[in-house]
Amino acid sequence: MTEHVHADGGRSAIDAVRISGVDKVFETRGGQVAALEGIDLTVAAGEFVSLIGPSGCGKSTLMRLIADLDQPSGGSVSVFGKSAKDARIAQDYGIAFQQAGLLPWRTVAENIELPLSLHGRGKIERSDRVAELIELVSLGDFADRYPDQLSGGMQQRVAIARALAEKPRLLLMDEPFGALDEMTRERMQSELVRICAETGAAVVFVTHSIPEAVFLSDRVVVMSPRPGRIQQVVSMALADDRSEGLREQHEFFDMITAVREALHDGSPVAAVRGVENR
Ligand SMILES: Nc1ncnc2c1ncn2[C@@H]1O[C@H](COP(=O)(O)OP(=O)(O)OP(=O)(O)O)[C@@H](O)[C@H]1O
Repeated sequence: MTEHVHADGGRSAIDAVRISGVDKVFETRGGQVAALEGIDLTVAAGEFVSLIGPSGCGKSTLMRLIADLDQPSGGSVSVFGKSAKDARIAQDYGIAFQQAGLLPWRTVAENIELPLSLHGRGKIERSDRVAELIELVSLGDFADRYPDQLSGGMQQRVAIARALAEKPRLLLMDEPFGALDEMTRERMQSELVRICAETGAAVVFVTHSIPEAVFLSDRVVVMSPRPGRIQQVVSMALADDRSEGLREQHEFFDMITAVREALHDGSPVAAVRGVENR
């Protein structure tokens, strides 16, 4: 079992995610599609890592492999030292993916409550936690509504609250804020920073937004066009305190430039398809 030594006095913890030599080839009617090639990536406990890269470079595929929703063609994936399958069965992480994936016959409150019920939490604990989470995602007036009565962005907020319900040690988030308006998006980013600081959760986060990746991450993993490979890993030389003021500071813009240049393999050129500069 691999251990990661932390800066905090040498305390070690099991890595949240370990991806070694992972390839993924899809068999399609038109032949083979090489989606990922030779991916090596370790996410330490408590670390926030974003994946960014052009459309189709395999970001979602990599997330699906970590979540055991698909299997690699080669290499291995482990989550907290377990196989991806065992970690899924043990529900070691919370998931918030692009499609909110809510159960249409359950209300907002009942959707958020689901992981708590599955883990056998008591009734009072469940209702307290659901109330807290609904407040967190500002859906207080919508607790008894059904998903089809909500906007896409509101559905996404329900999915995020559900992912956070059990205060997981790991969150897998695939463009969770993509459907939100800019103000809500920035507020949710700050909430996520706060939640991670409070719970010590590790996060693997897919985004198309460079500033979002920079604001949230300890490291940004820049992927190359298909077949997806890791082109560069950029460590965010920023203060741990990710308060709103950071968005105005020159270090923030320096990091945005560093990630943008990594996407262009060192040359400061125009936009990459599928990556936003905002
Ligand atoms: N089930 C599948 N069958 C065949 N090909 C697939 C399958 N899933 C993904 N692919 C292909 O694998 C490649 C990577 O897809 P993936 O969705 O992981 O990219 P992505 O980086 O998340 O893209 P985007 O940024 O547009 O969401 C693409 O070429 C896609 O067409």
